[in-house]
Amino acid sequence: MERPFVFINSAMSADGKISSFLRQQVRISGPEDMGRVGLLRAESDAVMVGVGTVLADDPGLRVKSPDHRGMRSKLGKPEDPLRVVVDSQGKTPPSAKVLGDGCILAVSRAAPEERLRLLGDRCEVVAFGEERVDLPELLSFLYKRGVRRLMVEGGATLNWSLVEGGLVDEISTYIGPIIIGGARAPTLVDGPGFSGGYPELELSAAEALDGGVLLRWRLLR
Ligand SMILES: NC(=O)c1ccc[n+]([C@@H]2O[C@H](COP(=O)([O-])OP(=O)(O)OC[C@H]3O[C@@H](n4cnc5c(N)ncnc54)[C@H](O)[C@@H]3O)[C@@H](O)[C@H]2O)c1
Ligand SMILES: Nc1nc(=O)c(N)c(NC[C@H](O)[C@H](O)[C@H](O)COP(=O)(O)O)[nH]1
Repeated sequence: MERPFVFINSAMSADGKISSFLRQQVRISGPEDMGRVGLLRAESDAVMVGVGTVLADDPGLRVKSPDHRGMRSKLGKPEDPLRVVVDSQGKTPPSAKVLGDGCILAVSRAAPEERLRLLGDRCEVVAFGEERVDLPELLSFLYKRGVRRLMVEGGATLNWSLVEGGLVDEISTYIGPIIIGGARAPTLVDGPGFSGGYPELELSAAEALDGGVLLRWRLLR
């Protein structure tokens, strides 16, 4: 199957949490890391999140800096990368900031008709899989739409499904100088977890940033 290069970018606390036990957003990154996230978006053809992240954070997922916008237009790319939401049941609120032109809502064939009608006015809605979004099918669809570089901005459940499916090439984690705690607080990769055959990583970069550390890992097959 042909698919884009897939990388996860996430910020986590020193204890590995990406938000609090209330699933509310916690500002982990400082300005330098947020600038880096902006550049990563600008360099990507599409940015993807799970609906849990839309419900918790209401991200816009657009390129904000005029320099980054200029960089894209020089390369003949649209102002913003495509925005993709993985949302099997169509639970994204019609007021979500991510919606609008350039947004693809990936649903399953089990998504309720009335949700699809409501959301169909706000973005392109495409179904993959029966009960749950079939991620390999979605990635192959994005590849056919010209997406070669896909940035995944979480959350914990989508990260799990992608890693478990062997669909991730690289993971960048910014580890910030903060402790969030909580056995039920989301971590970088949640889901049921592995009990063997743990995916192995190779460290490709490490640098001090914003009082924390940025790590880049390559997934080994
Ligand atoms: N610190 C960070 O960098 C960062 C980044 C993003 C999100 N977050 C946090 O993560 C939390 C959200 O994570 P989450 O795990 O609740 O939600 P998520 O964003 O991972 O979305 C998961 C949902 O996507 C849907 N889905 C559809 N098909 C799927 C599939 N094949 N595999 C997996 N999911 C599929 C399901 O409804 C599932 O519940 C929030 O608290 C948010 O603040 C933190
Ligand atoms: N890199 C990063 N550092 C953090 O400290 C943090 N809490 C997030 N969380 C990811 C989350 O989904 C954010 O809400 C979007 O990065 C916001 O995206 P917008 O600015 O709305 O486009 N991401």
